[in-house]
Amino acid sequence: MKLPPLSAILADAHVVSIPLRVRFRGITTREATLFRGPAGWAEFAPFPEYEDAEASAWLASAVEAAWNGPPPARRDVIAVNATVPAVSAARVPDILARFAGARTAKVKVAEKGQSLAEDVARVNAVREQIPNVRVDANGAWTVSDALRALDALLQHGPLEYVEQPCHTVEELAELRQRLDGAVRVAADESIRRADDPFRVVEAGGADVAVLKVAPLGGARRVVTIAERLGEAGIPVVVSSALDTVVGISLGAATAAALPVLELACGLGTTQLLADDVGPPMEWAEGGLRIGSATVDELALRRLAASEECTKWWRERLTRCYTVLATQA
Ligand SMILES: O=C(O)CCC(=O)C1=CC=C[C@@H](O)[C@@H]1C(=O)O
Ligand SMILES: [Mg+2]
Repeated sequence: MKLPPLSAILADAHVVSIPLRVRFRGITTREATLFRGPAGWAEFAPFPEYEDAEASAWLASAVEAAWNGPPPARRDVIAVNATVPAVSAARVPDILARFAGARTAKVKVAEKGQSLAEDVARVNAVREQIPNVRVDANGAWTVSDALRALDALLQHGPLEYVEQPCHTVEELAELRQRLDGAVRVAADESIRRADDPFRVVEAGGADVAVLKVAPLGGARRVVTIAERLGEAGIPVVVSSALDTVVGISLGAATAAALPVLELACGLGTTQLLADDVGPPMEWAEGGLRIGSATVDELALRRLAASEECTKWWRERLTRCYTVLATQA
């Protein structure tokens, strides 16, 4: 799409800093820039450590959403998984209470400083309430670690899939071969952080694809990627990047636009935030009803980031804009 002027993006940009209820992927607050275009609100929130080249895809996604809106919907409710951070087994009921009616749970495993026994205990505590469990190791295991951990986890029940068990595409392909169908392998980072989102599937490293809208450059690109993966027999899961309600509504709209959607999506993460920029999306018995997010001016003020943080995000957005303008 044609880029709007930078001044139009920055004119109504608000930087927020939202506390998390529980530590997740090593962070305890989520920072995001919200801005508004003719089609509504959008969110620019690449994780702080990402370089501008990678972060610019998140800006492309936000600009497309704010200026063009979401692609046409084919369904109005999206099944969503509960997301369980790497908490102790004792805290699991507390986390699951926020996902009433969810029929699938995704459990973080392989957290630095924790043991396999803790992973097994957490996954088993989840299984007591939600039998359909997937796990996400965020690439932390070697192939042999993964084989050992999955063997232990599978002793107590099945897994829907294991997400990004190892870091590289080559490791994922080797693991998948050695697992020989014992459990499906899903790719997340190997898609969203790769130059070529299809490489992991072509290399035999994935049975399932996790697609995140902002890192992949926007809703329309995700629909196109999902269509091609579907032709190759790979089901997709649309997942959040720990978004505010604005990013989640775009994720849900994207999932709603896919020709086929068989698996629950990872779009329940506003439950992990202690506050949000607007009212939550309607939770319909284990799923989200699609709809555009409204942003509350009072919340923008309540959650406003410090002056220094705001300056950092506006400069980052400006640099990412330059990356996109150079590509155009
Ligand atoms: O998939 C879900 O259930 C929620 C989203 C989620 O887990 C993630 C969101 C953002 C960053 C990631 O570390 C994490 C993931 O790896 O999938
Ligand atoms: Mg993941």
